[in-house]
Amino acid sequence: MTLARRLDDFDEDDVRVRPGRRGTRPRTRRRPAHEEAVTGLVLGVDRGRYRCLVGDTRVTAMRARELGRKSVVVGDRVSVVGDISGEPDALARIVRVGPRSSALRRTADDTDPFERIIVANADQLVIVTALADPEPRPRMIDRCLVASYDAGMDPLLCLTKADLSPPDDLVAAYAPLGVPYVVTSRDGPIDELRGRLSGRMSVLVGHSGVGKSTLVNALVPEALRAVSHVNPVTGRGRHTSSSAIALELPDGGWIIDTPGVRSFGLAHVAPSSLLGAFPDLAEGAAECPRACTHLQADCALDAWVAAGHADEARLDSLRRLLESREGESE
Ligand SMILES: Nc1nc2c(ncn2[C@@H]2O[C@H](COP(=O)(O)OP(=O)(O)OP(=O)(O)O)[C@@H](O)[C@H]2O)c(=O)[nH]1
Ligand SMILES: [Zn+2]
Repeated sequence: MTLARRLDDFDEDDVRVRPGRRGTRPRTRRRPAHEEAVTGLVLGVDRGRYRCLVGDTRVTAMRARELGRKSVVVGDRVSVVGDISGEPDALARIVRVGPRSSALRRTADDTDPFERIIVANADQLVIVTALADPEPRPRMIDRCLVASYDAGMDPLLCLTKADLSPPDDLVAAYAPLGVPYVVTSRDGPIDELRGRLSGRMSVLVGHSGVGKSTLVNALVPEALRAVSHVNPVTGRGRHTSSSAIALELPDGGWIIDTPGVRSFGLAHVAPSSLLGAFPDLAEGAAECPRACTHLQADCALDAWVAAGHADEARLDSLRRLLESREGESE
């Protein structure tokens, strides 16, 4: 466990306040109403400090003790009290976390055995894949698709480096899933991508070298400094931070860059939740044995497809995604 990780995990809640002498306090503390609280959007998290956008002001906040063990992540809508001046030393407090419309989990790893939510409330997952250099990794794409369906986010394939290799094969492979895609190339236009991102909150994921930073720089010109020098959210160099960061798009909307996030936690994803992304198959699954994995021999979906109710390629895709949940992440 690295020091950075430990500092990350250390927050207000770890400071246990000793209870007063018996009888001096009511057993149940009354939660303050915080009527003066204002709403903020969490843009970045760094060592127990939360960068929040409150109105037009960027405010640094810490967790209030009353949050208990509830996590606060990038994309969360939070209630903030205290010093929201945005002055360099000002520190506000997050007293409430709003309900989440979506939650993206990263995978458990050696340093942390728990799958943790890394981004909340995003509505689109942009899977950045190079068409060459590095070669596309279909398994990685499949896992990202599962993560997006499970998180309640729309997937978007962003195929980069089309100047090196044509997109046709990859596009054909994902056609049965109906996943929307955009194609980019060196110094080519990114208007289509811009259009897809406009007004939405999108998370960008991709392996090292696929051109994610290049895209982020093109989309958010101010981020250029962020990548090569200092991160505007954390104030530190990019390499020292592996947490997600929200960047505002000039035309409205947000992109959330996830440096260091290589894969997603999929162990909790039930077949039924994935089936939700396949409405044409979901009805046929009513005939399946109880707790069907849809990978087993007596799965009713084969008959459903044989009867012409759905396309075989769709069932193949569903099964490929179900299988991609298994095993190690890449
Ligand atoms: N030919 C070609 N090269 C590209 C394209 N986009 C990015 N590159 C190059 O690919 C390399 C990697 O790009 P980055 O933007 O740093 O990739 P990244 O995904 O952010 O990688 P990390 O920073 O390691 O996470 C750089 O040399 C880019 O110049 C493209 O569309 N075509
Ligand atoms: Zn089944």
